[in-house]
Parts: sequence; C-alpha cells; structure tokens
Amino acid sequence: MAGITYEDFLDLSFDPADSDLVCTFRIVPADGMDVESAASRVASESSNGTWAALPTGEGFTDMRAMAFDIEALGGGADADGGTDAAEIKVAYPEGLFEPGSMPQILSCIAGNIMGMKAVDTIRLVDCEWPEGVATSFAGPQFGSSVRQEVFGADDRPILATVPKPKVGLSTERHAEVGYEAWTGGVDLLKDDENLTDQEFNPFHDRLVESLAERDAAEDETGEPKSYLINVTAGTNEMLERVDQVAAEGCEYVMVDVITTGWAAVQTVRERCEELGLAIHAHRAMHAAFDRLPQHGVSMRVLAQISRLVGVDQLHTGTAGLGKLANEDTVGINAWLREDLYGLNDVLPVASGGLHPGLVPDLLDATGTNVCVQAGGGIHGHPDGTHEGAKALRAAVDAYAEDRSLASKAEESPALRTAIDEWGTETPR
Ligand SMILES: O=C(COP(=O)(O)O)[C@H](O)[C@H](O)COP(=O)(O)O
Ligand SMILES: [Mg+2]
Repeated sequence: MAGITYEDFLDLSFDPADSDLVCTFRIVPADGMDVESAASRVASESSNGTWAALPTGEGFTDMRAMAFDIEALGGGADADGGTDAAEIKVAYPEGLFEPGSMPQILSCIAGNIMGMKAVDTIRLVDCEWPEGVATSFAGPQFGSSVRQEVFGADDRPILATVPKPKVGLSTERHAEVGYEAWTGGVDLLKDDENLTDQEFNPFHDRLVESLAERDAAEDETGEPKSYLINVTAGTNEMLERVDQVAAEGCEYVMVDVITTGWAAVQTVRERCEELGLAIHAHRAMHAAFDRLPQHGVSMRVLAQISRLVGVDQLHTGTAGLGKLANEDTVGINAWLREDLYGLNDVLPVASGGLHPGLVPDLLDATGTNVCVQAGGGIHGHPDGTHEGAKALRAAVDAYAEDRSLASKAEESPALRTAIDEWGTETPR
C-alpha cells in the first residue's frame, strides 16, 4: 500500500475475520457528508487513520479497521426527524488492541470518533467480541452463582436495599436500618452511590458496625446476609478499603464503575480475586453515555464492558417499571447470561423506584435469576423499614410460590399495607 486515505477504510464486500472485533454504530452524517464518507471516517479515526492521506511502507503494520456494512435507517430516525441515520458495522483487527486493557480498547472504539465533525451524532450500539479479545479479560469471578452459593436462594431473586435518605444517616442509624432490613427478609444491605467515606458516616466505622448488625441478623433469622459497601475512591484508597472489607469478613464490595473508571475496576477485580470478594457494580453516570438514543455508548455495550472487566452484579434497570429511564433491560440481561467463551455470567440488578406491587411484572420480564433492589420501596413503607422489607420479601416469595400478591397479602399485613400505599403503579 503506497498510502492510506479515508477510502481505504470502507469496503462493502469485506468479510470480517473471526478474530475481528465488530462494532455496530448508529450515525447521522453531518450536513453535506454522505454516509459512506462518514462511515469510512469512523473506521479511520477509531483505528489508525487521520484527516490527511498518510504514507505507509516499511515499519508500518496495517491496523486499519474496515467499515463493511451500511444500513440506512430512514424514516425520521435522526434526532431532528431527518432521514440520514444509518447503522454501520466496522471490523477491527485483533492486533489493534492491547490484551486485557479496557481503556485502550475504548480509546479506539469509543474515543475521538464521539466528537468527529463528520457526524452530527454517533452511538456505539453493540459489539461482537472475538474470543482473543474477550478472554484477555478476567470476566466475573462468581457471576450469578452468588445467588445460590452465598444465599442459597433457589427459586427466588435475592433482595437488596439501600438505606434512604441516601446520605446523611449516622453510622449507628445506618447499621440499625441494616438490621431492620435484614431481619425483615432482605439478603443484602447496600450503600448508595454517593455514600463512601464522609464525616457523618466514616467508611471503616460503617463497615464494622454494619457487619456486627449483619451477624446479629444472621443469628436471628438463620439466613445468610451480606453487605454491599461502597469502596469507590481513588484506586489506591479503593484497594485499601477492599482489604478492610475482606479483613472484616464481608463477601462483597460495591464500586461505582463508571465514575471510578474501567482501569480502576480492573485493578479492584484483581485484588478481589486474591481476597475472594464479589463485586457489585453501580452504574451511576451511565445515562451521560446512553440516555440519548442517537449518541454515546449504549448501556448494552457498558454492560458488555462490565462483564469483561469482571463485575459479578450489575444494575441493568427495571424493564421500564421503575423511576429511571431504561434501555432494553431484558435484552441486556440475556446478553449477560449468554455463553462468552466460558467467561462467567453477571447477575443483573433491578433497581430504581421499585416496590412490592411491581414485583410480579418485573419478574415476568426479567426472570428470577436477578437481584431486586429497593430503597424508597422499603424505607418509605408506612410502618418503617422492617415492615417494608417484609413486604418486599413476601412479594418475591409469592412469585416463587406462583401466588398472586392479593392472596399473599391476606397472610402478610406488611404486604397489604405496601399495596394499599403504592398499588401497582410505577413512580416518577
Ligand atoms: O438508589 C437507587 C434506587 O433507590 P430507590 O429504590 O429509592 O429508587 C439506585 O441508585 C438506583 O436504582 C440506580 O439506578 P439504576 O439501577 O437504574 O442504575
Ligand atoms: Mg442510589
């Protein structure tokens, strides 16, 4: 090859190799740019090209990506109702990627191209991960096996709760709320995404006091209980917190994976393997990437990344039933369970505006191999946290027993009260 220009990054008859990473993008070309030119520029900028024609020759390894498929979406698919939107597929050679480095991969496939003037909008919709790239990552250490192995929850989802107000509770009150929730029937106490190590509730004190309440709740109920404590911080500090969690005898850590960053998650995953800890991934800030359907990185791809870097549980939404906007919870959950060259699966976590009255519809959509998480839907119960936890547990048990909420509510006053309070409506 004498030199490379944009045209060299488009070949509609190209047949990707099995080892290629194939990405699907949805693009809206800029004014005056045809879709083929835009597609070739996407492939170029995300692999080894730039705006100028480049010399090649000795000392050059051909690491070009190839745009090989273009499908016009038409019909007002643009944000402004225009007709230029297209879905394109780009194949990336395996050698372009540093094995086991998520930051490097993302600097290719979701890097400069997100701001290219050649497109008005661009969204990374989906990735087909080849074996070489996928297995250069650790994947989840436990995946959905935590449900059975930590909690022995055969036919029901595991339940988690996040104390509300989300920040501001003292350590003592936080631990008490945990006790009330655990003894009411939830399996996991969970920190909120913005609770880490603040003066009103320091990390280490919270860890120790909550686990003491956890032990008491286990004794009282005879059920295993655990705690998703939020270790999110700078990487070194996070590793210290992970060590503390293991030393105090907890099974999990929680990480805000998007705000923390994938490289740090990979580092935490390594330490968690040494210590035998599972990782609960909160996705706060994902919507900055995935909410606008024309632009960014889809939640589907963020979930794929989460699995590769090795989280065990991941928030994937409520199939449209809760308080937050959701992208294809059911399809994403299915992907998290599909075979991926032997990597473990991920346990999906449904959360955000859930309460007992939503449980049947939620589990009809997601199945029971999930974690159901409720904050307001437990602590906002008219009779308090303990009754709120009993109500959620009763709703889930009813589902496992193939009984209606109404029939279960006849024997569970807590569930009756929750249904009277919130009905089966989705909150906003
Ligand atoms: O605090 C909550 C839910 O509280 P509540 O039960 O009171 O709504 C979680 O942070 C959100 O579920 C995150 O959203 P997602 O799970 O969609 O990432
Ligand atoms: Mg929260």
